[in-house]
Amino acid sequence: MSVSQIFVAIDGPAGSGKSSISKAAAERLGYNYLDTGAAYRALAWWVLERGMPTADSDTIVDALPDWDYNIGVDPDNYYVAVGETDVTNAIREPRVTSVVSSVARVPKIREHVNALFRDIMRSAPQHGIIVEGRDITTVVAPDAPVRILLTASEEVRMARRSAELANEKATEVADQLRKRDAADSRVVDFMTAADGVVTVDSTTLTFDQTVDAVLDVIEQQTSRTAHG
Ligand SMILES: Nc1ncnc2c1ncn2[C@@H]1O[C@H](COP(=O)(O)OP(=O)(O)OP(=O)(O)O)[C@@H](O)[C@H]1O
Ligand SMILES: Nc1ccn([C@@H]2O[C@H](COP(=O)(O)O)[C@@H](O)[C@H]2O)c(=O)n1
Repeated sequence: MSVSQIFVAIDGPAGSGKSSISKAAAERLGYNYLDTGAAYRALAWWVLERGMPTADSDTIVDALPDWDYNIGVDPDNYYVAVGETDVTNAIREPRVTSVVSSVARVPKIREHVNALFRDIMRSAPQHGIIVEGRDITTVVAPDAPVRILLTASEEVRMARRSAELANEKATEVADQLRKRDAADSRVVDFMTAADGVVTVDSTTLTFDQTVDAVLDVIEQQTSRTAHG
Protein backbone atom coordinates (compact mmCIF):
# COMPACT_ATOMS: atom_id res chain seq x y z
CA MET A 1 0.00 0.00 0.00
CA SER A 2 1.46 3.38 -0.93
CA VAL A 3 1.60 6.16 1.69
CA SER A 4 -1.22 8.12 0.05
CA GLN A 5 -3.55 5.15 -0.18
CA ILE A 6 -6.84 5.35 1.73
CA PHE A 7 -7.63 2.37 3.79
CA VAL A 8 -11.18 1.57 5.05
CA ALA A 9 -11.78 -1.25 7.57
CA ILE A 10 -15.30 -2.65 8.05
CA ASP A 11 -16.32 -5.36 10.53
CA GLY A 12 -19.66 -6.79 11.54
CA PRO A 13 -21.66 -9.95 12.26
CA ALA A 14 -22.95 -12.41 9.65
CA GLY A 15 -25.56 -10.96 7.33
CA SER A 16 -24.92 -7.36 8.37
CA GLY A 17 -24.20 -6.42 4.75
CA LYS A 18 -20.40 -6.22 4.97
CA SER A 19 -19.71 -7.76 1.54
CA SER A 20 -22.54 -6.22 -0.47
CA ILE A 21 -22.33 -2.75 1.08
CA SER A 22 -18.49 -2.65 0.98
CA LYS A 23 -18.48 -3.73 -2.66
CA ALA A 24 -21.07 -1.11 -3.63
CA ALA A 25 -19.21 1.62 -1.70
CA ALA A 26 -15.92 0.60 -3.36
CA GLU A 27 -17.56 0.77 -6.79
CA ARG A 28 -18.87 4.27 -6.06
CA LEU A 29 -15.43 5.47 -4.90
CA GLY A 30 -13.31 3.68 -7.51
CA TYR A 31 -11.62 1.77 -4.67
CA ASN A 32 -10.52 -1.83 -4.43
CA TYR A 33 -12.48 -4.21 -2.25
CA LEU A 34 -11.15 -7.10 -0.13
CA ASP A 35 -13.51 -9.76 1.26
CA THR A 36 -11.48 -11.44 4.03
CA GLY A 37 -14.14 -14.04 4.90
CA ALA A 38 -13.56 -15.51 1.43
CA ALA A 39 -10.06 -16.62 2.50
CA TYR A 40 -11.35 -18.57 5.50
CA ARG A 41 -14.08 -20.05 3.30
CA ALA A 42 -11.59 -20.97 0.54
CA LEU A 43 -9.33 -22.64 3.10
CA ALA A 44 -12.27 -24.58 4.56
CA TRP A 45 -13.28 -25.61 1.01
CA TRP A 46 -9.71 -26.82 0.30
CA VAL A 47 -9.54 -28.73 3.58
CA LEU A 48 -12.80 -30.53 2.67
CA GLU A 49 -11.57 -31.22 -0.90
CA ARG A 50 -8.39 -32.80 0.42
CA GLY A 51 -10.36 -34.91 2.88
CA MET A 52 -8.61 -33.41 5.89
CA PRO A 53 -10.56 -33.41 9.15
CA THR A 54 -11.64 -29.80 9.73
CA ALA A 55 -10.96 -30.16 13.46
CA ASP A 56 -7.33 -31.29 12.92
CA SER A 57 -5.73 -27.86 13.19
CA ASP A 58 -2.12 -29.18 13.24
CA THR A 59 -2.54 -30.95 9.88
CA ILE A 60 -4.20 -27.86 8.36
CA VAL A 61 -1.46 -25.55 9.64
CA ASP A 62 1.24 -27.90 8.27
CA ALA A 63 -0.48 -27.89 4.85
CA LEU A 64 -0.87 -24.08 4.63
CA PRO A 65 2.20 -23.58 2.38
CA ASP A 66 0.43 -25.71 -0.30
CA TRP A 67 -2.77 -23.66 -0.18
CA ASP A 68 -2.55 -21.45 -3.28
CA TYR A 69 -5.09 -18.67 -2.64
CA ASN A 70 -6.08 -15.89 -5.00
CA ILE A 71 -8.81 -13.22 -4.82
CA GLY A 72 -9.86 -10.38 -7.11
CA VAL A 73 -9.90 -6.93 -5.48
CA ASP A 74 -11.62 -5.15 -8.37
CA PRO A 75 -15.23 -4.85 -7.13
CA ASP A 76 -16.44 -5.29 -10.75
CA ASN A 77 -14.40 -8.45 -11.24
CA TYR A 78 -14.73 -10.35 -7.97
CA TYR A 79 -13.47 -13.93 -7.97
CA VAL A 80 -11.94 -16.37 -5.53
CA ALA A 81 -9.57 -19.13 -6.67
CA VAL A 82 -7.56 -21.93 -5.12
CA GLY A 83 -4.84 -22.98 -7.54
CA GLU A 84 -6.50 -23.24 -10.97
CA THR A 85 -9.99 -23.77 -9.52
CA ASP A 86 -12.48 -20.93 -9.39
CA VAL A 87 -14.27 -21.38 -6.06
CA THR A 88 -16.27 -18.13 -6.06
CA ASN A 89 -19.59 -19.98 -5.77
CA ALA A 90 -18.42 -23.20 -4.11
CA ILE A 91 -17.24 -21.39 -0.97
CA ARG A 92 -20.82 -20.19 -0.31
CA GLU A 93 -22.20 -23.74 -0.14
CA PRO A 94 -23.72 -24.74 3.22
CA ARG A 95 -21.14 -27.57 3.63
CA VAL A 96 -18.39 -24.90 3.67
CA THR A 97 -20.32 -22.37 5.76
CA SER A 98 -20.99 -25.01 8.40
CA VAL A 99 -17.26 -25.72 9.01
CA VAL A 100 -15.61 -22.36 8.31
CA SER A 101 -15.70 -21.19 11.95
CA SER A 102 -13.80 -24.25 13.14
CA VAL A 103 -11.01 -23.48 10.65
CA ALA A 104 -11.03 -19.74 11.46
CA ARG A 105 -10.63 -20.26 15.20
CA VAL A 106 -7.01 -21.50 14.90
CA PRO A 107 -4.48 -18.72 15.82
CA LYS A 108 -1.74 -19.92 13.41
CA ILE A 109 -4.23 -19.98 10.55
CA ARG A 110 -5.35 -16.44 11.45
CA GLU A 111 -1.73 -15.24 11.46
CA HIS A 112 -1.16 -16.81 8.04
CA VAL A 113 -4.23 -15.26 6.40
CA ASN A 114 -3.68 -11.88 8.10
CA ALA A 115 -0.22 -11.72 6.50
CA LEU A 116 -1.85 -12.52 3.14
CA PHE A 117 -4.43 -9.75 3.66
CA ARG A 118 -1.73 -7.18 4.43
CA ASP A 119 0.20 -8.21 1.29
CA ILE A 120 -2.94 -7.89 -0.84
CA MET A 121 -3.71 -4.47 0.69
CA ARG A 122 -0.19 -3.22 0.06
CA SER A 123 -0.26 -4.26 -3.59
CA ALA A 124 -3.83 -3.10 -4.38
CA PRO A 125 -3.74 -0.95 -7.53
CA GLN A 126 -6.35 1.70 -6.67
CA HIS A 127 -5.76 4.66 -4.33
CA GLY A 128 -8.15 3.24 -1.77
CA ILE A 129 -9.30 -0.18 -0.57
CA ILE A 130 -12.24 -1.26 1.57
CA VAL A 131 -11.43 -4.38 3.59
CA GLU A 132 -14.25 -6.18 5.38
CA GLY A 133 -14.41 -9.01 7.89
CA ARG A 134 -14.55 -9.62 11.62
CA ASP A 135 -11.22 -8.34 12.96
CA ILE A 136 -10.12 -5.76 10.40
CA THR A 137 -10.78 -2.73 12.64
CA THR A 138 -9.03 -4.37 15.60
CA VAL A 139 -6.33 -6.81 14.41
CA VAL A 140 -5.62 -6.64 10.67
CA ALA A 141 -5.66 -2.84 10.33
CA PRO A 142 -6.21 -1.14 13.69
CA ASP A 143 -4.48 2.00 12.34
CA ALA A 144 -6.76 2.42 9.32
CA PRO A 145 -7.97 6.04 9.04
CA VAL A 146 -11.55 4.84 8.55
CA ARG A 147 -12.92 2.05 10.75
CA ILE A 148 -16.58 1.07 10.73
CA LEU A 149 -18.70 -1.49 12.57
CA LEU A 150 -21.58 -2.33 10.23
CA THR A 151 -24.46 -3.83 12.12
CA ALA A 152 -28.20 -4.54 12.04
CA SER A 153 -30.57 -6.23 14.46
CA GLU A 154 -30.38 -10.03 14.49
CA GLU A 155 -34.00 -10.23 13.31
CA VAL A 156 -33.34 -8.02 10.27
CA ARG A 157 -30.08 -9.81 9.38
CA MET A 158 -31.88 -13.15 9.47
CA ALA A 159 -34.73 -11.87 7.34
CA ARG A 160 -32.29 -10.49 4.73
CA ARG A 161 -30.30 -13.73 4.62
CA SER A 162 -33.49 -15.84 4.37
CA ALA A 163 -34.68 -13.73 1.45
CA GLU A 164 -31.40 -14.51 -0.30
CA LEU A 165 -31.63 -18.26 0.39
CA ALA A 166 -35.24 -18.71 -0.69
CA ASN A 167 -34.86 -22.50 -1.07
CA GLU A 168 -33.74 -23.01 2.51
CA LYS A 169 -35.97 -23.05 5.60
CA ALA A 170 -35.97 -19.66 7.37
CA THR A 171 -35.61 -21.31 10.78
CA GLU A 172 -32.53 -23.25 9.65
CA VAL A 173 -30.94 -20.18 8.06
CA ALA A 174 -31.53 -18.24 11.30
CA ASP A 175 -30.15 -21.06 13.41
CA GLN A 176 -26.95 -21.34 11.31
CA LEU A 177 -26.39 -17.58 11.35
CA ARG A 178 -26.84 -17.43 15.14
CA LYS A 179 -24.50 -20.42 15.70
CA ARG A 180 -21.81 -19.01 13.40
CA ASP A 181 -21.88 -15.61 15.14
CA ALA A 182 -21.66 -17.34 18.53
CA ALA A 183 -18.67 -19.45 17.44
CA ASP A 184 -16.90 -16.53 15.74
CA SER A 185 -17.51 -14.23 18.74
CA ARG A 186 -15.42 -16.55 20.89
CA VAL A 187 -12.41 -15.70 18.70
CA VAL A 188 -12.80 -11.97 17.89
CA ASP A 189 -15.19 -9.25 19.03
CA PHE A 190 -17.22 -7.86 16.13
CA MET A 191 -20.41 -7.09 18.06
CA THR A 192 -19.14 -3.98 19.82
CA ALA A 193 -17.23 -1.09 18.30
CA ALA A 194 -13.65 -0.73 19.55
CA ASP A 195 -12.41 2.76 20.49
CA GLY A 196 -12.46 5.07 17.47
CA VAL A 197 -14.66 2.73 15.40
CA VAL A 198 -17.85 4.32 14.00
CA THR A 199 -21.03 2.22 14.11
CA VAL A 200 -23.39 2.20 11.12
CA ASP A 201 -26.64 0.47 12.09
CA SER A 202 -28.63 -0.46 8.97
CA THR A 203 -31.63 -1.97 10.78
CA THR A 204 -34.01 0.71 9.48
CA LEU A 205 -32.03 1.73 6.39
CA THR A 206 -32.49 0.58 2.80
CA PHE A 207 -29.51 -0.84 0.93
CA ASP A 208 -28.80 2.48 -0.82
CA GLN A 209 -29.18 4.46 2.40
CA THR A 210 -26.64 2.15 4.05
CA VAL A 211 -24.14 2.64 1.23
CA ASP A 212 -24.63 6.41 1.59
CA ALA A 213 -24.13 6.20 5.37
CA VAL A 214 -20.85 4.31 4.87
CA LEU A 215 -19.70 6.81 2.23
CA ASP A 216 -20.53 9.67 4.64
CA VAL A 217 -18.33 8.13 7.34
CA ILE A 218 -15.49 7.64 4.84
CA GLU A 219 -15.81 11.26 3.72
CA GLN A 220 -15.87 12.58 7.31
CA GLN A 221 -12.99 10.45 8.56
CA THR A 222 -10.73 11.03 5.57
CA SER A 223 -11.27 14.81 5.62
CA ARG A 224 -10.60 14.81 9.39
CA THR A 225 -7.32 12.90 8.80
CA ALA A 226 -6.39 15.25 5.94
CA HIS A 227 -6.96 18.33 8.16
CA GLY A 228 -5.06 16.90 11.11
N1 LIG B 1 -29.52 -2.03 4.36
C1 LIG B 1 -29.91 -3.12 3.71
N2 LIG B 1 -31.18 -3.22 3.32
C2 LIG B 1 -31.61 -4.32 2.69
N3 LIG B 1 -30.85 -5.40 2.41
C3 LIG B 1 -29.58 -5.35 2.78
C4 LIG B 1 -29.03 -4.21 3.44
N4 LIG B 1 -27.74 -4.46 3.71
C5 LIG B 1 -27.48 -5.69 3.21
N5 LIG B 1 -28.59 -6.22 2.65
C6 LIG B 1 -28.73 -7.56 2.07
O1 LIG B 1 -28.50 -8.47 3.13
C7 LIG B 1 -27.94 -9.67 2.63
C8 LIG B 1 -26.68 -10.00 3.45
O2 LIG B 1 -25.65 -9.09 3.08
P1 LIG B 1 -24.15 -9.55 2.90
O3 LIG B 1 -24.05 -10.89 2.27
O4 LIG B 1 -23.44 -8.43 2.27
O5 LIG B 1 -23.75 -9.69 4.44
P2 LIG B 1 -22.37 -10.10 5.10
O6 LIG B 1 -22.24 -9.28 6.32
O7 LIG B 1 -21.28 -10.02 4.11
O8 LIG B 1 -22.67 -11.60 5.50
P3 LIG B 1 -21.66 -12.81 5.81
O9 LIG B 1 -20.75 -12.37 6.88
O10 LIG B 1 -22.56 -13.93 6.25
O11 LIG B 1 -20.94 -13.13 4.51
C9 LIG B 1 -27.68 -9.42 1.15
O12 LIG B 1 -28.74 -9.99 0.43
C10 LIG B 1 -27.70 -7.91 1.02
O13 LIG B 1 -28.10 -7.49 -0.27
N1 LIG C 1 -11.88 -11.25 9.28
C1 LIG C 1 -12.56 -12.42 9.30
C2 LIG C 1 -13.42 -12.77 8.28
C3 LIG C 1 -14.07 -13.97 8.34
N2 LIG C 1 -13.82 -14.82 9.35
C4 LIG C 1 -14.38 -16.19 9.38
O1 LIG C 1 -14.81 -16.55 8.07
C5 LIG C 1 -16.18 -16.91 8.08
C6 LIG C 1 -16.81 -16.51 6.78
O2 LIG C 1 -16.88 -15.09 6.68
P1 LIG C 1 -18.00 -14.36 5.83
O3 LIG C 1 -17.75 -12.90 6.07
O4 LIG C 1 -17.80 -14.78 4.43
O5 LIG C 1 -19.30 -14.82 6.33
C7 LIG C 1 -16.76 -16.26 9.33
O6 LIG C 1 -17.90 -16.94 9.80
C8 LIG C 1 -15.58 -16.36 10.29
O7 LIG C 1 -15.51 -17.67 10.83
C9 LIG C 1 -12.98 -14.45 10.36
O8 LIG C 1 -12.78 -15.23 11.34
N3 LIG C 1 -12.35 -13.25 10.33
